[in-house]
Amino acid sequence: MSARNVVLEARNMTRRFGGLVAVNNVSFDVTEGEIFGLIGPNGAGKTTLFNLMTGLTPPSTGTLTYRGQTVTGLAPHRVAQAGLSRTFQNIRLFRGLTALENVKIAQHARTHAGIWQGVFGRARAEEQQVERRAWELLDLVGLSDRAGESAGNFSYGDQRRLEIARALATEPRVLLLDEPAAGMNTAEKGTLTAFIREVRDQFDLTVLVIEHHVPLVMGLCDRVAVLNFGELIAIGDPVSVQRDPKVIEAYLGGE
Ligand SMILES: Nc1ncnc2c1ncn2[C@@H]1O[C@H](COP(=O)(O)OP(=O)(O)OP(=O)(O)O)[C@@H](O)[C@H]1O
Repeated sequence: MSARNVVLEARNMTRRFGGLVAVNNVSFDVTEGEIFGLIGPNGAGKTTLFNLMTGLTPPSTGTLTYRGQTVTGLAPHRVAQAGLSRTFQNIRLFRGLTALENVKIAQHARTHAGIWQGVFGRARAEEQQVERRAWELLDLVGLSDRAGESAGNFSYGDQRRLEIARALATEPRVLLLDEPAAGMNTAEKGTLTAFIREVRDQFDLTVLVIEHHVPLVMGLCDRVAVLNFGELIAIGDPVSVQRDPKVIEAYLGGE
């Protein structure tokens, strides 16, 4: 892996909320093509760190660069255009729209079809391309036979898959998944590792994943970083991280 390029460099990232330091001076690198896990007890700062990385929350101090370009300070849609796309712990689909519509809307950021084109009609060729691509993405996540159903009717597992299809619609280079297994049943969790790897391989992605389900993280990730009270207390391969006394203490002491 050492021969591969570093694509993300987080440097001294800190976020304070009043007196609380939710993310405290966190630095790490992510290498092209790896699946990088982020774990830690409840309230450790994982989602805040994702929010800092994707422009939802500005850092108090620190920077994130993607292939040498500073992305901290950019608005979320600019971060997405730079190549970083994410899913959310609390699913953010348009529940009243169909699966197909949800994916098509997500592609707008990429096709530059703004509101006026939406009103007056996009170029037909572009519309066909958007439609075709949406079907391909639904097919990839195993939902093409339910393309016309409202997203709100889907199980948690299917909604999470649809969210991934939406995130892929912006043609990211880096995919950030916030608790993809949350709400999934055992069978859905069982297929998630293979699914995420397949998506990584097919789209040539780098993947960051926040996950509470430790066996899933350990089986999925090339490297794992552990946050506790906002601080990065360990980083490395899953086996050594799991054996790290600081990590054991954080989990046993915290939950
Ligand atoms: N907007 C905010 N305002 C104030 N405090 C916040 C805000 N967002 C997060 N926090 C606090 O920052 C800390 C880290 O929260 P965060 O949600 O990042 O943790 P987490 O590791 O993702 O937790 P979980 O595993 O429970 O989702 C918590 O104490 C939380 O209450």
